[in-house]
Amino acid sequence: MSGEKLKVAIVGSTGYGGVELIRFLLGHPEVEITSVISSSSSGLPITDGFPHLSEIVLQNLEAVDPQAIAEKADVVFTATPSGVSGKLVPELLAAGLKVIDLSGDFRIKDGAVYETWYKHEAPAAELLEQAIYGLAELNGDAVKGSEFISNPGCYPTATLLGLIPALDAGWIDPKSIIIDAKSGVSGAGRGTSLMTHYAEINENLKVYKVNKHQHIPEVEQCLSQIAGEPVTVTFTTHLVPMTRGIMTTMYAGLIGTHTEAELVELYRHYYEGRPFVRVREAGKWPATKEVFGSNYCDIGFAVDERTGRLTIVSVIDNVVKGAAGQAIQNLNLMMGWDETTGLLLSPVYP
Ligand SMILES: NC(=O)C1=CN([C@@H]2O[C@H](COP(=O)(O)OP(=O)(O)OC[C@H]3O[C@@H](n4cnc5c(N)ncnc54)[C@H](OP(=O)(O)O)[C@@H]3O)[C@@H](O)[C@H]2O)C=CC1
Ligand SMILES: CC(=O)N[C@@H](CCC(=O)OP(=O)(O)O)C(=O)O
Repeated sequence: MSGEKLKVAIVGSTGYGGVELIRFLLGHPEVEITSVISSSSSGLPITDGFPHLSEIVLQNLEAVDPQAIAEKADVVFTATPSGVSGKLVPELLAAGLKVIDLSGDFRIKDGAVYETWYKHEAPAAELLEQAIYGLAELNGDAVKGSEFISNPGCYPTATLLGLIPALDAGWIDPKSIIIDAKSGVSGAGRGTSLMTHYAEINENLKVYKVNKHQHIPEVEQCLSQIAGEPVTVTFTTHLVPMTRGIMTTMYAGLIGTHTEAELVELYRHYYEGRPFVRVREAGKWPATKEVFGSNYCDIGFAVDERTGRLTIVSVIDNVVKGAAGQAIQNLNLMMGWDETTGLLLSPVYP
């Protein structure tokens, strides 16, 4: 590979987020993957766990050693669990690396709020302050030229992209927001558990973490900034027997009278120049399969004149726009490249 390419490393490359980073970065024209890193399998070929990468990724997994990573790479993605990232990222930053972290550890600006929901000790306040919340469509300008990105959560990405334009315009009542969210099982990572065991989730639909989900404060933090007042939401998550995909169905009371055509215009205007958000025509609903394997977020809505409520539906692929794809979108913005570089894959269909 050319020596002019940006050198990147991936910690957590044996997880679903990490291996999806590898898939997209292999096709990225400006990037070279210098290290794939694992805390449990260093020295082994990555193809032991992921035979689909045979003859494609030739490197062996390397140990987690911030200095050694910094000697080979300029940027590191940490696709590591919450609690792990919080301890590792400060060492990677101290070693001089730019960091894009996929975990929830640096998204919540108030450490006490983080500790309430995540049940871990919060990272140092100055690091929480330094981390740029990388919802690219909202904070793209702040991401440009930054050195440390906290990539948004999967559910918050779908939720926030669906709600922000209407909230920002003052067209919905911030006190009325209800979010009904559903995810495929890859959202829970590669580790096995009874929750995602085939016999437990196949032909089943489960509700979980009701009023306790760790993404609630992330959604509320961002919506509060947009609304200019504290916003609380009802946010309920469900596990669906599919591999990838998130659908969030959101309900809010409309302020004033707005037609579906006006909403389409509002959303298309808000996301003008943001290539990964696709707003459906009035009356057309997106489905998870229509974004599968891609970095798109598709949004549709309907106005219920009878109840005065707006229904918004937003879909993403949790592993792409909800994790690895958005992380690469942030890398592109960070480096001053076109934000679509390496990401313009069509969804896999059917
Ligand atoms: N899956 C998804 O849809 C999304 C995931 N995320 C977030 O991205 C992160 C990764 O998620 P995902 O890939 O699904 O999770 P996985 O459980 O699939 O992978 C986690 C990875 O972290 C590595 N790891 C575990 N402990 C350590 C440690 N102490 N030091 C270094 N590496 C460690 C594991 O590999 P090894 O044991 O080999 O080191 C593994 O590769 C998480 O924070 C998750 O919340 C965010 C949005 C969506
Ligand atoms: C289906 C499923 O289990 N999804 C996970 C998403 C976890 C995640 O992405 O965690 P952080 O963003 O907080 O790091 C969950 O609901 O907890």
